[in-house]
Amino acid sequence: MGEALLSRLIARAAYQPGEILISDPMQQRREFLAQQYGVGVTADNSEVAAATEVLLLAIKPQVFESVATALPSLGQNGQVPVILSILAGVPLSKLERAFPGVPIVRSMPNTPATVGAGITAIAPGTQVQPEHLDRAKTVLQAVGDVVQVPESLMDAVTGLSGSGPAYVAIFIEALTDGGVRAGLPRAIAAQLALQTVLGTATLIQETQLHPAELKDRVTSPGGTTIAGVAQLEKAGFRSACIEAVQAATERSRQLGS
Ligand SMILES: NC(=O)C1=CN([C@@H]2O[C@H](COP(=O)(O)OP(=O)(O)OC[C@H]3O[C@@H](n4cnc5c(N)ncnc54)[C@H](OP(=O)(O)O)[C@@H]3O)[C@@H](O)[C@H]2O)C=CC1
Ligand SMILES: O=C(O)[C@@H]1CCC=N1
Repeated sequence: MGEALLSRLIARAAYQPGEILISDPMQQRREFLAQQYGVGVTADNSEVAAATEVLLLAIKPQVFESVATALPSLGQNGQVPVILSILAGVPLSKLERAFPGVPIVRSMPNTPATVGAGITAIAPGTQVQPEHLDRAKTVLQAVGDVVQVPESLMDAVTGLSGSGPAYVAIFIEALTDGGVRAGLPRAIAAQLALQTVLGTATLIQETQLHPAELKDRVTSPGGTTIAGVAQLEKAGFRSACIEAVQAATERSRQLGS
């Protein structure tokens, strides 16, 4: 996810490569990132503590405690950066305990950020002033839309839009398989499935139609669509989507505790 943000930030010239320093423990990754994006790289997390504007935390929640404990205090050069955390589940209270007095914005982006079509929810911590929030938004708006939510909703955001690209990808893959089963060549089925999802999303976005209204417009009485819809309902598609978001939300809560 860190690379998804990085690639778009550079493509949009939100930051120059020379203004970005990335810490990663794997030499191969460091070499790749330096070569691909022209950014500075280091194996020493304490070097990023010298950040002046934004310190993006893009590690896994499971290693947060060990990484945070090993970091020296921030802002030794007199300028305290905003910490922008994308960690699933890790609450502001835990982040603020690890970095006392530092402005922290908890956020949940998603992978469409890579192509500028992301959506990120943010929740500011107790030390965050409007200019800190602006700095965090500058980063996140370069990769898509930004919405602000109360922190209590961040796990639900994680279950929906954070994890959602995986659900949608599975749906596209499954539609493709359906087409293949119905006799279509795979390449044509994949093109039809992808454009159906993309086109439907664009249609809903541009017309502001309620999804149920759009479904009704496609569904001719006694026709093909209602036969397909009936099968989706029988298989519990709607319920599976609801349960998927719920399970991911629960897992986000667990990761932060
Ligand atoms: N994937 C997604 O769609 C989304 C992920 N997130 C959040 O983003 C974060 C990263 O997830 P994701 O990108 O999927 O996972 P990855 O495993 O791909 O990324 C984790 C990164 O952290 C690096 N890393 C591991 N240990 C350390 C360390 N001690 N110090 C510095 N860097 C370290 C890894 O380096 P290396 O690989 O070289 O070991 C890797 O680059 C998580 O907190 C997740 O909750 C949020 C929104 C969406
Ligand atoms: O699967 C995960 O834990 C991360 C958080 C949201 C999307 N991917």
